[in-house]
Amino acid sequence: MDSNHVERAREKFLQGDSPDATVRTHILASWRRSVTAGVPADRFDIPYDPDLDFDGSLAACAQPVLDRLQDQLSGMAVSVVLTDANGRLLDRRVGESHLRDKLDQIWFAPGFSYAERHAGTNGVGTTLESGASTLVVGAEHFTDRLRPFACAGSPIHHPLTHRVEGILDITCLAEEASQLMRVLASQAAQSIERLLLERVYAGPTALLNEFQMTCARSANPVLAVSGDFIMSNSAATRLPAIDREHLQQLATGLAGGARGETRLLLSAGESRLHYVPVQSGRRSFGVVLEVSYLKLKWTGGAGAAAPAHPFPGLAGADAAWLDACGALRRAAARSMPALVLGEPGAGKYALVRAAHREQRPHQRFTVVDCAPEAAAPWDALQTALADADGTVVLRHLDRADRAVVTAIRAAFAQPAPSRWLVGMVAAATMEESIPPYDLLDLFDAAIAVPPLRHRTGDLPPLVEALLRKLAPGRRVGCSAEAARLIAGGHWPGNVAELESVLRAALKRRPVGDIEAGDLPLSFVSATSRRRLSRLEAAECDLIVKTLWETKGNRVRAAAILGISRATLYRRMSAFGIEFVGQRP
Ligand SMILES: Nc1ncnc2c1ncn2[C@@H]1O[C@H](COP(=O)(O)OP(=O)(O)OP(=O)(O)O)[C@@H](O)[C@H]1O
Repeated sequence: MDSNHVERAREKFLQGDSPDATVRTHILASWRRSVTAGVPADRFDIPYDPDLDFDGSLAACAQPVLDRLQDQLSGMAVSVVLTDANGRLLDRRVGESHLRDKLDQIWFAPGFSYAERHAGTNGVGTTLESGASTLVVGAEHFTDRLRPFACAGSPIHHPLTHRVEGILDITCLAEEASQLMRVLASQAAQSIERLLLERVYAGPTALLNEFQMTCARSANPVLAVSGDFIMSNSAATRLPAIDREHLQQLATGLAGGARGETRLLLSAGESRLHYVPVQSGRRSFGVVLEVSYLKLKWTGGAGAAAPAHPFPGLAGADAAWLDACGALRRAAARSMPALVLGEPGAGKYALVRAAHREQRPHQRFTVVDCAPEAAAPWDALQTALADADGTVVLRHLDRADRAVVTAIRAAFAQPAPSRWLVGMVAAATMEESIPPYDLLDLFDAAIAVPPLRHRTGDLPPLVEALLRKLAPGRRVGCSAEAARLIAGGHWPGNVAELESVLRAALKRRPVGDIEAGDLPLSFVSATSRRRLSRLEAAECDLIVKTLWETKGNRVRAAAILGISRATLYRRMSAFGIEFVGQRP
């Protein structure tokens, strides 16, 4: 269209006259938006941000395309510009210095924003607003300062979400404008979209390649983990849920580092973990894990296990809990020496006792409490040895002192194939600092009992079972509000803590429905259920444990943790910990 017509139409529009039919509809719509946004036509004032992501994924993908265009346009009065999704310039290439000076004068340079609400109608901002390629020539620009130019913008879409990621813009002087600019801009935008797509698939492809290579040379369990995404070979699908969760958490800490090997204890025994972090460009994308077993071996093989079912009298149907039930049942039936691991109060003893009752009802059940304060571990040890086919439970093995460890080693030096030896460790993982580490060769299987906070779905049946046990024959239950508070608890003391909370509540309300006010609130109400990183989870657990030990005294807890009270409050609020301890 004749530029003089547009010039006159723009003058009329700026004086408030009715829209002129000679102006292209989308340009007129943009002028109106510019007026509504309060953009002055006679002044030019756009924001500058020096802290943009100039090296982000869009800029990185666009770089080869911009380099190529720069070569092709060398010596020509044309510039190519990349902006982010807010119209802020990330990169600018200019073919010739005269144009570069002119563009500098209108701040068409990295860091400045050409969003329509700042710069009025222009190839960048108007393309962002309309979502379609746009050519803006001379007087079609809303502000006076941009009238000497012509610019064609084309949106760059994310290949999967289809959201606009940025704009590719070609600019020259108005008298040299051509429709070809639009074609060129849109071809360049498509090339960038293709590179974005390659980048999106680069991570998964690299992870898949590493996974397939590992599976090809190994029959061991192999997992590829990237955030919440997991790929497993068939051996890994047979790992108990608790092991898979443990490995997934470990993977978070291993991604981004160097490849390597470490030892860890899984349900089937002490294991070696071989890990290969996978990169995508400069970003870490995930990690491939391969598990091989070392010292302890689950002779039945996890895959050979019958579907797990709970023990009579014990509540819970969570997969990890049922895995533990199944593993203990098999160990009891075959008199396989087993090490049972789990946080204090998680239900280790209850499980072992139930497995013995079900599988070995006619054998003697002897408990040797290895804690230093225990009355007479020596007597119990003698009793245990009297029977060659009894069940011997070494409780609190993690707290055994050197003398007890030596006595245990001597006592069980002679194999007794019909005896069922069970060691219990009140910890979620086996650390080398724990005394029974030296006794690991006594056991053939390790069984993990999951903490209560990892199986919150089991809370309702557990509450019901515990209420039945604590108030036999009485009609007792929980109100909806009390149940909600219980469901939100962190339960650092696990089932034992739940039991003591219900016991306290029953003192206040011996029959009927327990109300929220009856609960001693010796639990944590976690409002935030977001997934914590491994480090955060460890920090959260430490805070909860310390508060639990100090009965909710935050001054003492802060002192023990070596942090200020303000920091403790801040961390509690970040983790959604509302309360731990005894309410008055
Ligand atoms: N699934 C369950 N159903 C019903 N009651 C349970 C269940 N699990 C645990 N309990 C009860 O919770 C309490 C604590 O369990 P238990 O003593 O077995 O824990 P633990 O892991 O052996 O603790 P610690 O390591 O401190 O010795 C016991 O009274 C037990 O009967």
